[in-house]
Amino acid sequence: MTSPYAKELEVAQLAVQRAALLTKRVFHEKAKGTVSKDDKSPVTVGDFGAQALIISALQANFPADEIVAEEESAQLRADPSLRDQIWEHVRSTRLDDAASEEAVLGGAVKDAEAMLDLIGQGNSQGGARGRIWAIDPIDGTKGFLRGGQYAVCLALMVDGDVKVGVLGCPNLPVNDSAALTADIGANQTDDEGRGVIFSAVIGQGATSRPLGSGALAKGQKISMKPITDLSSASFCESVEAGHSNQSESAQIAQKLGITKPSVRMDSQAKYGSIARGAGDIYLRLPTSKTYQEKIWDHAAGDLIVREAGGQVTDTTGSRLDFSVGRTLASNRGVIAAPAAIHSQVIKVVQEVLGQK
Ligand SMILES: Nc1ncnc2c1ncn2[C@@H]1O[C@H](COP(=O)(O)O)[C@@H](O)[C@H]1OP(=O)(O)O
Ligand SMILES: [Mg+2]
Ligand SMILES: [Mg+2]
Ligand SMILES: [Mg+2]
Repeated sequence: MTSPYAKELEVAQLAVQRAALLTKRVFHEKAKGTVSKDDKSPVTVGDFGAQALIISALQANFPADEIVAEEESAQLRADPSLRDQIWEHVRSTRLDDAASEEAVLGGAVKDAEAMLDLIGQGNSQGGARGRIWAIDPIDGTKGFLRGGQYAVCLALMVDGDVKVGVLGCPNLPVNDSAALTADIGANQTDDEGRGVIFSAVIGQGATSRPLGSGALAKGQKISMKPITDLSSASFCESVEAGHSNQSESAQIAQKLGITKPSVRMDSQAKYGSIARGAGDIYLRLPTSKTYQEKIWDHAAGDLIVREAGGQVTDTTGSRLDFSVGRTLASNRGVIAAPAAIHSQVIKVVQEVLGQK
């Protein structure tokens, strides 16, 4: 008997691998076709192109499933030159493994118009019922533009619960035991020895494997590092001070007895890094009373960390609730840590946030 979600996992991994090939090409281009969205955040040819390729693969395999994706197609319909730049990448990005390209991912997108339609298919409102995929085609677009970390993220939720999660991290070291250092978030590239896919299926553990461009390598099990002594622990957080409160995180770390400075890196690469024991704790502390975290920014990472032996909650200690729409409207911030110390971390988080 094949294991549950085997087909979903295979499609998700290959779809993420192919989308990452596209983002890697754009990463090395000087002009990345960057435009500003209504909320002032950046989006590039890479984000749109990766979203089109992933949705194409999902629709070829699971036509009845809903999709919640970050990007919209409206802006592109009004900008033919940007559309053509994206189409050039979507048209020409193929897996090296031609058999998987056709038989698993369903082959090429027909034309630029079909590509725009695909990008627009990620408009589900989410919710607690049925099969819903969450896509962040480039998470950490600011890191992507700066030359830091970024991730191609895909997760399947069934009735509001994350069942499959895949993160493609082109700029992280392949080696799971490469410890997190402060420079990991800066000046990174996808040279030799870099690029990893993290995956998890509910109840089946978490794995990592080289991202590569050929047939998928066999995965190896990953697990969080057991911590006995918090003074030797490390924690990671966003590079962007506007995404996570970095002075509160420093106070929390100090109270926990953590002596190392935080490792700042963009994207869900943080979840993958602690899941494989390269770091220990991920703190994401709200910077505004109104910002609601998006489900595509957390779904894959949440499952990968939990399947690796971690616990993921918000700052109040509640599990992340992916069943309430496109955002995590019932949660505030994110705290991810090995299960054995998670409650100790939450206690200190509440002491520090409670002082405000
Ligand atoms: N005020 C905010 N608080 C937390 N996260 C934010 C905020 N504004 C944007 N983000 C999101 O944080 C994610 C990146 O996280 P990190 O800093 O850890 O790499 C992006 O998906 C970004 O969304 P967006 O795509 O709208 O820019
Ligand atoms: Mg994101
Ligand atoms: Mg994004
Ligand atoms: Mg974005």
